[in-house]
Amino acid sequence: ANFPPGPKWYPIVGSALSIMSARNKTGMLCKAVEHIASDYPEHRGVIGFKIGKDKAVMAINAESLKEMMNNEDFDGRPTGIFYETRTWGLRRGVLLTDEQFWQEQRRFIVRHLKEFGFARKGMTEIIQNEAAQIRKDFEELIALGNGTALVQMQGAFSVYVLNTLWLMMAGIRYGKENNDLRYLQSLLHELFTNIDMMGALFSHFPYLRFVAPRLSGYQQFVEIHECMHKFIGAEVERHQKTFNPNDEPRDLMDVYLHTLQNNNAPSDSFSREQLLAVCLDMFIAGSETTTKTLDFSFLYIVRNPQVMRRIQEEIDEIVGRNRLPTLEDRARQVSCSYDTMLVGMFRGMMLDENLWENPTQFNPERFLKDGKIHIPAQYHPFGVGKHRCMGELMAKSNLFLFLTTTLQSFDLLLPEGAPIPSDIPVDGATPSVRKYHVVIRPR
Ligand code: HEM
Repeated sequence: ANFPPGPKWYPIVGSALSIMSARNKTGMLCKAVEHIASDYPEHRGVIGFKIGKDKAVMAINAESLKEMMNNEDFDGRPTGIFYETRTWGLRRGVLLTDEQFWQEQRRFIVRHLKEFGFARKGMTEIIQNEAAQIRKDFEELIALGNGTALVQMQGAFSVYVLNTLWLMMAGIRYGKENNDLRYLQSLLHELFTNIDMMGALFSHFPYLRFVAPRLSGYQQFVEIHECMHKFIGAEVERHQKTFNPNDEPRDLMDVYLHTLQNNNAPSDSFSREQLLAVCLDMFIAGSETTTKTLDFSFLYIVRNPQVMRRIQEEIDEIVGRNRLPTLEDRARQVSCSYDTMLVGMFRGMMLDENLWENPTQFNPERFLKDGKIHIPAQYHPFGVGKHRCMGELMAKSNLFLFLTTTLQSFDLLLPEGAPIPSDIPVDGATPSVRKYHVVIRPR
């Protein structure tokens, strides 16, 4: 009763075929949903589907999305093999847990990450150093290329972005040539292209994991998670071996291990596997998101060179060229445990034609009013409510410093004769830019 309007359900597949066909037509799940919703003008911001065994209700405009994120009834997170296969068949981590378990873990992580600078001054310094490293690495490439460097931009900042979080999580800074990390990030990228916000083929049709483990995405899902467990597990082990309980903890891993060793964990939600799952979640949440946002920022800038010039003029005016940008410069610049899954479609908020003028046009000036930054009330890319993003401040600091530090010193140009790179994203749980090259040269 009262299930929102949406495409017809057929036995076994539910409405999967309508979604698949709209997705093939539009290229992206969120565009497919938008397309389907236009057939149901009575939808009032929510539409419903059934894919295999999963019922899903999707909030598709700013009003319904905000209501969904603010309503504590919806603070639960889904159950099922997709969510638990990631963590040894158990419900672990912080991204996909709920109730008291999630509250305790979220509180612990935020509180102790702050001891290492998270959302504080220490984090700013870490990000500034990493931005300086980006400049140094580009300069080295330019010197090698006799004045310019050809750089593949998709994912170009992923290691630097991860470093800013991993220094606080695990006390580690990876070099850009670290092959293990590059491999892991490419696996993660592949995974995020093959799943979406509603899950994967094997989660909607669980028996497919036995009859078609590869086709249903199950085998790849398990293999990629095994690689990630191995990579992160090795770091936890190294911490365990080198941690001296009489010394100050070096990072969040130390604090967590210390809590476990001393048997003074606040509750039984703390365990070694939970530490691993938290690291896995932070690794995913902290790198995929910011990296892809930076990727799109640079893509739009390369496609709109006049915007690059405007940004550079502003950097010259406010920062000059004799020092690197700092965050202070920014101020001067302009579960559901029930069976239906509830999915928020941010596209409906971020690209709603009723709320934004020409929503798909790249126009950074839409965030200015009378020469000052003006954030419209409907703009919530980090969510709202209790699950709102933990890393908003970190992500924004990364985006600002990586972008300004790069554009302060370099021009990014399309190689001669190269077509303008497409801004049609590769779909996935988080959409990404397609691979393209730019020539980077000093200004
Ligand atoms: C541009 C970058 C980012 C964007 C757009 C973004 C967006 C979001 C959004 C919309 C949510 C809420 C999801 C929900 O309601 O369930 C979220 C949750 C979360 N984010 Fe981010 N995020 C970004 C960067 C980061 C970073 C850098 C970190 C790491 C520190 C991070 C850690 C998390 C965590 C742990 C959660 C889950 C919170 C919870 O369920 O309690 N995010 N993010």
